[in-house]
Parts: sequence; C-alpha cells; structure tokens
Amino acid sequence: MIEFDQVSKHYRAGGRDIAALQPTSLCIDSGEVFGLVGHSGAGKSTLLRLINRLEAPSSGRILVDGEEVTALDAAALRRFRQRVGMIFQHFNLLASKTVADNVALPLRLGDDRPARDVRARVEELLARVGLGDQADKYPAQLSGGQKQRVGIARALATGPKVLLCDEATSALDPQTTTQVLALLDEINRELGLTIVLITHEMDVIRRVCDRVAVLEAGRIVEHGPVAEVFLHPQHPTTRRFVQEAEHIDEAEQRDDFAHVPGRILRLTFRGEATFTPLLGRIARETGVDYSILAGRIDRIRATPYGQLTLALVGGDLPAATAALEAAGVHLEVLR
Ligand SMILES: Nc1ncnc2c1ncn2[C@@H]1O[C@H](COP(=O)(O)OP(=O)(O)OP(=O)(O)O)[C@@H](O)[C@H]1O
Repeated sequence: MIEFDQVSKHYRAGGRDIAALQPTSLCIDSGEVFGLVGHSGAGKSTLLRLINRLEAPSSGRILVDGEEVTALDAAALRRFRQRVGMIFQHFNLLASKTVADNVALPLRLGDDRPARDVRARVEELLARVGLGDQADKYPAQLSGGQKQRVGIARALATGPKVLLCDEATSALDPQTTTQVLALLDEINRELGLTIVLITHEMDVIRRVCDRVAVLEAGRIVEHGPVAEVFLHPQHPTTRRFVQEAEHIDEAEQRDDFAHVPGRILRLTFRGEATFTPLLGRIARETGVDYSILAGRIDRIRATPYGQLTLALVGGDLPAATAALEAAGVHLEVLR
C-alpha cells in the first residue's frame, strides 16, 4: 500500500545540512494501523509528510497504492491528496468557519459537488464522529477532543484510503486521548482505512497499532508487530519507550528485588493464556512457591497480554519453568 524504497530526506538550514531521514525502506500494508514512535527530532514528521508529499524526498521512491508519489505533477498531486487525509496535533481548523464549513472545505476545494450533496456528506461525517449536534458551532466553542473529531471528519470528507495522524492525541488529556484513539480504531475497522500515526508515546502504539517502527536519528532501529516489539523490545531505545509506557524504573526494581530470595523471572502471557489459572497448578505440581513482585494485565490493540515478575523458591524449579514454557508462556530470567 505504502512503500518507501531507499528514501532519504535532508534539509538545509543556516548553511547546515540536516539528515532528517537516512535511506529508509519500508512497507505499510493496506488496512493496517502503522505507528512510528520516536523522540523529538527523530524524523517522524518528516517520514509522515513524505507520504503525501508535503515534503519531497532527497532520494528514493515512494509508492502509494501503486502510484509513484515522487513523480506526480501538480494536478495529479491534488487528486492524490484527496485519497490521503491528514490530522494534526493542533487540529488546524479555520477559526472563522463553523464546524460544518470546516468539514466541507475539502469537498468545496475538489470537484463541483452540488451544495445539497455537500451538506448531506457533512451531516453524515459529523454523525460518524459523534458531533451531529455541533455543526453550527465555531472551533473556539469546542473542547480539544471535539476539535480533533472535526479534524477527523474533515480528513475523511473526500473518502481517502489513507489517514496520516501527526501526533493526533498529544495535545489531549488521557480520557480524551482514549476516545480519539477508539474513534481511529473504529474508522480503521469499519472503513478499512490504512492509518499511519506518529507519536512519542509507546502507550498510543500499544492501544491502536498493528505494527510499529521505532525511529532514532533518522533511522528505523526496530520494527515489527506491536505485540513482538512491545513485549520483547530489542533495541535500547525501544526498551526505554516500553519502560516509560509501563512506568517501570529498572534501577528502582533492581534495588527492590535485591532483598528477595529465589530465582526472579518475568513471565509474558499472550491471548487466552493470560486468563488461564496456570500458576497455582504448576506451584502445586512442582512444589515451587512464588511471590509476585510486579505485574500488569492489559491489551495490545485487541489482544490481551499479561506480564508478571515472580520470585520462585523451593521445589523443582526446572520442572516449573518447563511447565510454564509448555503452556506458551515466554520466560525471561532477571536474576
Ligand atoms: N523544514 C525544516 N528545515 C530544517 N530542518 C528541519 C525541517 N523540518 C525538520 N527539520 C529537522 O529534521 C530533523 C527531524 O525533524 P522531524 O520534525 O521530522 O522530527 P520529529 O521526530 O517529528 O520531531 P518532533 O516530535 O519534535 O516533531 C530535526 O533535526 C529537525 O530539526
């Protein structure tokens, strides 16, 4: 669906050359929610803006739905952008226009639709994002979450196949973030839209994305299915992002665990194994006793997962670890 073939981007600023994106190859599949996570300046916005050619690459080719974005002339680019919607951190709504007029904007800029059709489409879009009763308000009269919903309705107006989200929830409080992410999830599932989102929060990735790429200094340092990357991060930058999301302080944990006897293991359960009454059974069968040092049960998009840090003492430890592994639990020895 979206293909980067050795794409790089350099900026020139103040006589300096800034390598925002090193030569990068990447494939984003049709219908998936793909997340890009990275610290400030990692190159996330650059990568996102290359997709709809708000930025032109310095080298390489970008294909969207088989079309070479890098080769489009002005008229073809205008048509192409009707198929790629975008939403922004600060919403980018026109303050002097009503909610309905903001949403109608891309429709009025495009083909000559009759006013009646535009009105009907705007009504449909506002109902879609849960703002059916806010059409005549102005952006200043709306909350942040409502403004982002207007942004989403506007981005969907021309029936795009791709939605680009530039830190779409970074300006929102946690509860509103949850609602906006749920709306993006719904749009992805119901309209089959391909979504590419950038964020500096691994938690946003965990909640809505199917796959993720971690960017650092203009390079993808790790990528893969979210469950893999989130539960078994390999690169130190990815590990830090995950620990931030999980509110884990490794040094603090090491101190806490220093006084605990036994073998310390981190267990990762995925899918239905998360709810299986495994520990009690294995403890009884092997005589191994356990204390729970840390734990969390949550979801990665729709898949439940659990992570438990246990101290195991006594009994037949090899038999206990073998039984856990046989039940599909991933084990990591912390000490
Ligand atoms: N128009 C520009 N002119 C010059 N340098 C730029 C321009 N846009 C971005 N950069 C530089 O390119 C690098 C990557 O920036 P980019 O905005 O893509 O990163 P980011 O990961 O999106 O960061 P943030 O989360 O802060 O938006 C940074 O060093 C930035 O200063």
